[in-house]
Amino acid sequence: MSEARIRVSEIFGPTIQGEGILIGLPTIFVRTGGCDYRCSWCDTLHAVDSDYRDQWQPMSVDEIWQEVMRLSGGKPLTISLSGGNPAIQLLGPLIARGHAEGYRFALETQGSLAKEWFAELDVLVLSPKPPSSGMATNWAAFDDCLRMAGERPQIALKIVIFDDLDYEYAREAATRYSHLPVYLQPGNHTPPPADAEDALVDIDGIVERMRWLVEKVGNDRWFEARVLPQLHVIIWGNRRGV
Ligand SMILES: C[S@@+](CC[C@H](N)C(=O)[O-])C[C@H]1O[C@@H](n2cnc3c(N)ncnc32)[C@H](O)[C@@H]1O
Ligand SMILES: Nc1nc2[nH]cc(C(=O)O)c2c(=O)[nH]1
Ligand code: SF4
Ligand SMILES: [Mg+2]
Repeated sequence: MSEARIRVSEIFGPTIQGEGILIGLPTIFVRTGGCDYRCSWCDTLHAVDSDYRDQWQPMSVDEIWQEVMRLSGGKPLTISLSGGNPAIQLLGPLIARGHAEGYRFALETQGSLAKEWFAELDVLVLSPKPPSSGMATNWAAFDDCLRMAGERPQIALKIVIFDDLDYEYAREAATRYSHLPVYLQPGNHTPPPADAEDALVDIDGIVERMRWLVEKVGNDRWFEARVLPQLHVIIWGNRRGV
């Protein structure tokens, strides 16, 4: 039987993790192609829009691993599996391969699809989508993700905020999952179009939203929340592959 292949949009790094619980940590990204969502403000459309599917390469675990080894020089580090929705793919064998060589795996997903291999992860970042995305959250599917993950992975919520409604959504999610750390991320209202390698970004606008968010969290005495911008966007703007 031929080995299952993984649809890969891009593999890049080492860079630093720019978001959430692992922010600042040297990381290699394996970005898969395809998503069951289509958020209005998605900043990674080249891995979502099916018009770009001919750029998503079906790769074997061996091929992906060869590239990870080349980029990391064979020294173990954290690999972030992102997308698109990486939960669409069969990533268990890739995780097993990396673990055997001392690498760690984090997964970024919106929590719409639960997979058994979540239990093998080191870090699971669940990023449910607020109203401004135009997507509706299936909380039963989200609960399945937590169930599948079990005890091994560290789990965190990361919620993008554009406006008051998004903020209220985040408050409710944090109440529902009060045992999980929550990271609030100001939305980038100037995400790149799918065909742009490096589109202009309105950093001042993002920083303004960041200030608004910090103030709101303080006023509400929401002292468990962590508020973080997308560090890679501040450093490199909308550039791809960083
Ligand atoms: C591109 S997504 C890929 C993984 C998965 N589909 C998800 O949404 O969690 C990675 C992270 O980027 C966030 N993101 C996407 N577009 C954004 C934007 N315009 N501003 C801020 N964060 C954004 C998502 O919410 C998610 O937390
Ligand atoms: N540096 C960096 N950090 C990130 N954190 C989440 C990312 C993603 O697109 O999933 C991302 C990304 O694309 N680059
Ligand atoms: S779920 Fe993630 S990858 Fe999919 S459209 Fe939304 S932000 Fe983009
Ligand atoms: Mg990104």
